[in-house]
Amino acid sequence: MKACIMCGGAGTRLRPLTFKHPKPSIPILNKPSVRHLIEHLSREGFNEIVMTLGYMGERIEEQLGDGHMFGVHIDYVYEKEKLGTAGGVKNAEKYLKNEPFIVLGGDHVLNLDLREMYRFHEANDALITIGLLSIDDPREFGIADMDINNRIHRFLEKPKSGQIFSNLASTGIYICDPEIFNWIPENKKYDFAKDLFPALLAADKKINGMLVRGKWTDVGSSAAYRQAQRWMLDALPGTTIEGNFTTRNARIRGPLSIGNNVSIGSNSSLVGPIVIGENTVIGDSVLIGPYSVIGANCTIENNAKILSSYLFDGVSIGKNSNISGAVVADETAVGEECNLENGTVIGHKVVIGDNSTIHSGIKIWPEVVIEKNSSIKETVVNPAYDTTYEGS
Ligand SMILES: CC(=O)N[C@H]1[C@@H](OP(=O)(O)OP(=O)(O)OC[C@H]2O[C@@H](n3ccc(=O)[nH]c3=O)[C@H](O)[C@@H]2O)O[C@H](CO)[C@@H](O)[C@@H]1O
Repeated sequence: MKACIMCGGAGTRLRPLTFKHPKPSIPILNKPSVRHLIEHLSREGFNEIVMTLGYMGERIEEQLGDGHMFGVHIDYVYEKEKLGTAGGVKNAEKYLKNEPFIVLGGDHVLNLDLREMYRFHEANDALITIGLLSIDDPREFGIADMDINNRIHRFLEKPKSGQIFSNLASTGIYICDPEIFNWIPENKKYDFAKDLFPALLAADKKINGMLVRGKWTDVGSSAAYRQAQRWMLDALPGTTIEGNFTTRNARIRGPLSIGNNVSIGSNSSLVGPIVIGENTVIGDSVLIGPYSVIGANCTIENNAKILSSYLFDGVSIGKNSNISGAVVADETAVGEECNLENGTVIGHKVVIGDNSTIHSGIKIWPEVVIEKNSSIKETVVNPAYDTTYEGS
C-alpha cells in the first residue's frame, strides 16, 4: 500500500527547535520523530512511501535514505515553492497513481489502526476519507459535520469560537482516491482543508469521515511535542541496556532504555520512564526523574536534577543545576547552579552562565550567550536566525 507524508512546513511554532531540525526530524526518544511514523506505516503494510519536502528537506532525506532500514521504499519530491498540503501531494502524483493511498503529516505521532481506515475507504465509495477524532477544543483543526452513514456535509478549517458546529476534528490523515488529482491544480498553492474539501462538497462529491481510535497528535507546538514524548515513554516495553554500561551504586527503576557506553556515578537515582543516548556521562548524586529523555554524548554533572525534561545530543548540565519540564536543544551548555523552569525551550549551542535562572515558558534562540547570574524573564532572540521563512 502507498503513503504520502507531507513534510514541507517550516515548523514556526516550534522555534527555536526548528532552526536546527525540520519538524519531522525533531527527536522523540532520541530518534527523528518521522522515523516512528515510518516504522508504524511499515508495520501496517504501507511500504511504498513518497515524502514531499520543503524546509530543510535534505536533512530528512539524509536521515531516512531509501527506507530499506525500515522495510519500506521511500521516494522524495521537493517543492520549489510552497504548494500547500494538496498542492504538495499533487506534485508527487507520479508515485501515487492507480490505487488509493494514505496521506499523513510528517509531524504526526500516532498509534492508530491505519489499515482499518484504508479498508473502510475501499469498502465505501468516496473520493476521500478523513480520519476524525473527537476533541474538546477543536479551534486549531478542521471540523466536520458527518451523518450516520459517515458522509461529511460540512467542513470548516480552524473555526472561531462561535463557529464550532462539531467536535469532530480532522487529524489531517486522508485516504485518497487517485481521482482527487483531477481536482487539484498543478504548481499552485492549494490546501486539502481550505480549497479541495469545499470544492468537492460544492460539487456534491462524496467525502467520508471515519472516527479513529487511539493516540494521535501533530507535533506542531512545544505542548504537543511534550505530549508525544510522554506517550512514547509510556509505551517503553521495559528496561533495555545496550552494550557497555557502568555505574557505581546508582539506584535505577525502569522502564528505561540506556544506550551503549553510558556511565552513571555513585548515589545517583534514575526513575523511569527514561531514555538515555549513547556515550552520556552522568555524575554523582544526580536525580533523573520520570518522563525524561537525554540524548547521546551529554554530560550531567554532580548533584544536578533533571525532571520531565528533554535534552538533545551533546548537552551539558553543570553541578547543582535543576532542569524541570524543559527542552534543551543540541550542544547547549548550562552552567552550575542554574534553574531551567517548566516549559522553557532552549535552542542549540546556547551557553547559560553559572547561577542563572530561565523562568517558566521562556524561549532562548540558538547560540545566545546568557551571562552569569542572569534572571531571564523574556524570550531572547538571535537576529542571525532568519525568520522570513513563513508557514506552520
Ligand atoms: C489546511 C489543512 O490541511 N489543515 C489541516 C492541518 O492543519 P495544520 O495547521 O496542522 O496544517 P499544517 O500547515 O501544519 O500542514 C499539515 C502538514 O502539511 C505539511 N505542509 C504544509 C504546507 C505546505 O505548503 N507543505 C506541506 O508539506 C506540513 O509540514 C504538515 O506536516 O492538519 C490538521 C490536523 O493536524 C487538520 O485538522 C487541518 O484541517
